Amino acid sequence: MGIEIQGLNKSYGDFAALKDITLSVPSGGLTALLGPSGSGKTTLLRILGGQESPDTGTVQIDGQDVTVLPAQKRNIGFVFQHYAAFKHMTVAKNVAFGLEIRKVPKAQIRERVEELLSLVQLSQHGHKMPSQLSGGQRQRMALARALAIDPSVLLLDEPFGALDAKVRKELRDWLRRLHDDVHVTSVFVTHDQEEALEVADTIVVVNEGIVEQVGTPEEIYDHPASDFVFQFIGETTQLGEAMLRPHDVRIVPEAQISEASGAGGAAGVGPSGLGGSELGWVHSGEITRWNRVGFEIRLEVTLDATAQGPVQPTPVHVQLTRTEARGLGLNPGDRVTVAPHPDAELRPAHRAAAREPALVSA
Ligand SMILES: Nc1ncnc2c1ncn2[C@@H]1O[C@H](COP(=O)(O)OP(=O)(O)OP(=O)(O)O)[C@@H](O)[C@H]1O
Repeated sequence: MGIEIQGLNKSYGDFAALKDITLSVPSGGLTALLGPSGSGKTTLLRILGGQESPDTGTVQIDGQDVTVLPAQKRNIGFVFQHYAAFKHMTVAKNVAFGLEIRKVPKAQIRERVEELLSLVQLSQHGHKMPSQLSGGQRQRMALARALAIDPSVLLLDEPFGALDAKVRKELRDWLRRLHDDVHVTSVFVTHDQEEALEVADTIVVVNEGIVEQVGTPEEIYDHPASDFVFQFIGETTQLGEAMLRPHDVRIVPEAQISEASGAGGAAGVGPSGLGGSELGWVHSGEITRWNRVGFEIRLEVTLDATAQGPVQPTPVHVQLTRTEARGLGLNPGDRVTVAPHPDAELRPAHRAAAREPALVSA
């Protein structure tokens, strides 16, 4: 049944942190609350956890109205960015804590702790003190402790926020795999788009206290419901009057176009074959930056000035794989022609800050 949130409002003084939030969190899924700093993610998570109460609205967990139920009665596991471990207790004791205060029989506790330590790959570390663990291991211990009580919901607030990029990435993959095994309804807060896109089954994009969009990572990335979501999730660039994704810019060396035109304008190569659109029509320019990032090439193309002045003040960002760049025979400094891919999702650049969906077909 998951979590059902209805008409939630929360203000601090006259500042509205959450504005009429209605949301279903699917049972057994891994749901990301994603949004910029100050958008209300933590406030929403704290209301789910019972650390904060809403001004109006209700929260149901698995069909039970928990709006006024105290945190300790909600059967929720928590993992925070800075996990407050009991420093004087071993890792195993930390994991056992929730079970001991619930007076679970000792033999059962021992068995469950072993099972959990194995689940989070810390079986060899149960006897250690938390200070002897790495940051990543400590967050895994936190997760084992949160899962010990068999929670109906697991809430994670930027659980990997304090770790370095490599450990973060490892823990992300690990959380995804763990969740595939455990299937507890989980909600995690992040401001990291990549983290949400990689890990979550469902992403809830929050902005200025409202829900902008709920969807799978693919839906959110490929079909953003608002200009905010379009710009917040993934990179964008401007081409003429259009905003689009850098990998949706098609690029062809000018030399190839003139050759092709000389030979009678081979289909798909000439400017018309580039598939321009009303908004982002074909432009000429020069590759002024060339960066390799992993298997990708990220380019900047500075568009030619016209008699009326510069076409646009900022360079166009283009993203392609190394294989594509090689196939096109592109090199730094080349003169090129750029246009939107025919399937690209384009949005008018001047409306970038507007909230209403503004889909324009290419
Ligand atoms: N106890 C409080 N008193 C006053 N204002 C608060 C309080 N808690 C949160 N706020 C305000 O509510 C807004 C939302 O805060 P919240 O912590 O939910 O944002 P967030 O999206 O989690 O941001 P971050 O990613 O920076 O943690 C912020 O503007 C914050 O300053």
